[in-house]
Amino acid sequence: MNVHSNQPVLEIRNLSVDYGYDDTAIRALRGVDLTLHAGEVLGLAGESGCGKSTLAYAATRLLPPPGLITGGEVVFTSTRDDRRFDLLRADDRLLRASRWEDTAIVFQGAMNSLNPVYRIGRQLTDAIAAHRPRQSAAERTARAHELLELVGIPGDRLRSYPHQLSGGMRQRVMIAMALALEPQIVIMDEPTTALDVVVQRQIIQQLMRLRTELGFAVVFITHDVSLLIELADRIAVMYAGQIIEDATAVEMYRAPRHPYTDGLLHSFPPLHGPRQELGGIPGSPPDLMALPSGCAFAPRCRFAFDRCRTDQPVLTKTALGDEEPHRRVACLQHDRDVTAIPDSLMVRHS
Ligand SMILES: Nc1ncnc2c1ncn2[C@@H]1O[C@H](COP(=O)(O)OP(=O)(O)OP(=O)(O)O)[C@@H](O)[C@H]1O
Repeated sequence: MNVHSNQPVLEIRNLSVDYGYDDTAIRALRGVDLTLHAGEVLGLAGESGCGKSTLAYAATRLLPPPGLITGGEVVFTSTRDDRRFDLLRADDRLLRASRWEDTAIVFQGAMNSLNPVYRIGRQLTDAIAAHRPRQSAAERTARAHELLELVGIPGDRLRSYPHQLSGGMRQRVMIAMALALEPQIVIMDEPTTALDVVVQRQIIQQLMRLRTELGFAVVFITHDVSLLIELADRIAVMYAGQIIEDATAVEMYRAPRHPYTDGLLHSFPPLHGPRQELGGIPGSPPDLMALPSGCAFAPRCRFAFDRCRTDQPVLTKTALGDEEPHRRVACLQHDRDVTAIPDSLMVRHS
């Protein structure tokens, strides 16, 4: 890990998304700021419904109706040439050219999106042909063969139909397809949740090997923070449509700063070490149509004090500032101007 540079490849700024209009709109994303660096593995975590998929779809302009991007920008900066543009303002031609070439997504349940009536080889070569029209059929087949082997499937499986492959193999085919054009960013939305744990682990390990070999950046979306602690360089935690903590995986593991992150970490069994009772987080996420004033997590937070119920915390450096320069957190407990530090979580976890 930590093979990434400091060069931003995707800068999401103040991104907001509603589902629906007017007073009935669901505020699914509220001013999200997030930067993905070249070659980095960025984990996106949070309970169901906090906006992880919405963020991935909005940032790639694949958000289906009634989703509506109401503000923000998503700037892609190529690490291979001098292209730099805002995806939200790109025209169709630019978007089509950029999709798969610059950014590829493996969706939730992607393995079921293979066409059952075509052989795997045809589906891979068709995907390549759409972007590499000048390549010969033989070159495309050779590339499809190479891609299958890259994800651990024997090349002669090009002749198989999807139903002749296991779920794990079909998901590997989808990963091969995502890598076909050597994108700079691969977004994985719960890529392996439908598979059994052993297969999940094999696929993820392989993906991480490929990432080291090929150097693409990964956004990995999952409920499972323990998994992210293992494989991500950095983790962003979402709650009610906002990023509430953004830190390196090591920092997050050693000392989660936001009480929600702390709860999430204790909602999953540790992968190693002795068994322990899971704490979890009491209550459930707020209704996105009727968000509480102040911090959206306050009603569930055992550390909440009066100002948490009136003031919205801003995602910013913690009071420890320079000691953890890569961390940002949205919690008044960590705001030097608001709280006396000695009583805060900071001390509890440091
Ligand atoms: N098509 C839609 N119409 C209305 N609301 C939607 C739609 N899709 C998502 N939402 C709402 O937007 C919010 C964010 O959903 P999203 O799927 O992005 O969350 P998520 O964190 O990815 O959840 P999961 O882990 O379950 O996939 C949720 O409250 C959800 O109910």
